[in-house]
Amino acid sequence: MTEEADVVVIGMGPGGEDLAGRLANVGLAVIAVESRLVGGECPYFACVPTKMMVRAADALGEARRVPELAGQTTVRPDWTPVANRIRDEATTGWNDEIAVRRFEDTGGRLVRGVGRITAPGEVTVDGQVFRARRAIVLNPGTDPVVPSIDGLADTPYWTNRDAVPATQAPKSLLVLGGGPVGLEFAQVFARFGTAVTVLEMQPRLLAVAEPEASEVVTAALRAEGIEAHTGCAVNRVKHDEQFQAQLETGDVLTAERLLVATGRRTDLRALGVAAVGLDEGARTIPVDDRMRAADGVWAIGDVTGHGAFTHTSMYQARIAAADILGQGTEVADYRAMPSVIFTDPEVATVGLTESRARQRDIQVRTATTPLPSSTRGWIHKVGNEGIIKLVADARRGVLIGATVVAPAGGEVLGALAVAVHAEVPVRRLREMIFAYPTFHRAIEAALDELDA
Ligand SMILES: Cc1cc2nc3c(=O)[nH]c(=O)nc-3n(C[C@H](O)[C@H](O)[C@H](O)COP(=O)(O)OP(=O)(O)OC[C@H]3O[C@@H](n4cnc5c(N)ncnc54)[C@H](O)[C@@H]3O)c2cc1C
Ligand SMILES: NC(=O)c1ccc[n+]([C@@H]2O[C@H](COP(=O)([O-])OP(=O)(O)OC[C@H]3O[C@@H](n4cnc5c(N)ncnc54)[C@H](O)[C@@H]3O)[C@@H](O)[C@H]2O)c1
Repeated sequence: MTEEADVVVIGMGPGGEDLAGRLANVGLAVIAVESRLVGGECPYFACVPTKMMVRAADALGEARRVPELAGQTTVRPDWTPVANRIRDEATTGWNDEIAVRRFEDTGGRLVRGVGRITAPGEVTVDGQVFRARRAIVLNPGTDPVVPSIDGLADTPYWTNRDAVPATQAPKSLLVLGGGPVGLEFAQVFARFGTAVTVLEMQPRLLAVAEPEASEVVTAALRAEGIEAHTGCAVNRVKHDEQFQAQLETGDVLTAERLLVATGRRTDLRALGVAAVGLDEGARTIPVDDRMRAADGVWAIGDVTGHGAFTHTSMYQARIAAADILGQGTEVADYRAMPSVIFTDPEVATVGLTESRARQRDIQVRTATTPLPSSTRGWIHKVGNEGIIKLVADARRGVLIGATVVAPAGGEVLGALAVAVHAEVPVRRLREMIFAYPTFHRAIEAALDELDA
């Protein structure tokens, strides 16, 4: 029997959940299809539990800084409170009952299973056909990429979905991939006593960040005892009692666990996008500035390729929901897309990096100021590593990008995100009063540098 609704949502990630609830709340008949957990990757295997890990690891990191500032401490890390907090507070035992109830209370209907577009306006879940009168919305998210390294597939490697539920910190860990996922986990486990080695194939860690940011973070991680190999290819992986990773150089590294953190992938073929004329071999679904992907089809979240962040997914959900309701006045504008990598120091970015700006033939001016020599950085002392880098469009006299590497760098970024978003003229920023002695006051030094 075919069932009809106004809107069928495939995938209840942060954006899908938000959009489905918004539309059901205003009286549309909404069917949401979810194959795993309502809420998606973020609350169960990504942002939320990993930031609980980071919070705990940062407490250990700060405690270890006490001898340089305030006397003596003895730090004996214990993973149990972290594992318990993730199980009980973050994920309620990887159970989505609360999220399901929240959605059903809006009047929406949840269907468990894998959804596939089988014709325009038609979604099939385990043989049951649903017709969407107004919209199909795709929010399928991504899965971890597992590189085709000889032997790897036959080993009990971890991805983020295994590392988050870990009940103890491993004795040793090889991390494949030096991007945000790899580095956040690397530092967390290292601070809990795990001997961590990061293997990154690009010439530097955080290869898409500003090189100055990579440099500071790499030095900070190495200073904590994390081994980082860059420009490094793994040829073969074996597992008996331990993991063994053979590098191109012939060296063999061993560890109790191996975490694959080499990026994310989509499977558009499985989603059946060809049925609505979309390229099923593509890596992302192209959308216009109202998230329209095809006639009667909207896509939101990681799958659109506009930044794999929860805030992207939720931003796009708001715009798509308004468009579906015919009330869309807002169009997507990604110029001031922020992101924060929660290492210590945090790496916070908004807008364009210098190299991205140059690729666009913008007349670029940049300025970089070191944080340790700012008043607050000097007072902070141990743990004060960082920089602020500004990227300006010299012709227009506005900032188009910024990177903050600092303790609480994500919070410092707020001011610069406003500047990029609202295109505040640089000369107007120069007239601001920056509170003394804050980390964000270093923005003033960077602006001075930009003027010089
Ligand atoms: C370890 C880690 C840490 C991260 N930390 C942060 C962070 O601190 N801040 C941040 O902003 N971002 C972070 N991210 C990224 C963030 O998790 C994602 O950007 C976010 O989850 C948004 O994804 P999404 O909305 O595209 O969908 P997802 O959250 O991936 O959810 C998609 C849902 O769709 C379901 N689904 C897929 N296909 C189908 C189908 N055919 N039928 C039915 N259901 C389907 C899936 O089961 C899933 O539940 C992190 C990612 C990782 C891996
Ligand atoms: N705090 C945050 O906002 C946050 C945190 C984690 C993840 N995320 C999001 O999740 C997405 C995925 O993150 P990620 O770190 O998995 O992916 P990524 O693509 O950002 O980084 C993966 C890294 O692995 C390297 N790599 C790939 N294959 C390799 C191999 N065979 N050997 C060694 N290195 C290899 C790549 O060169 C790259 O540097 C990111 O795009 C990010 O937006 C966000």
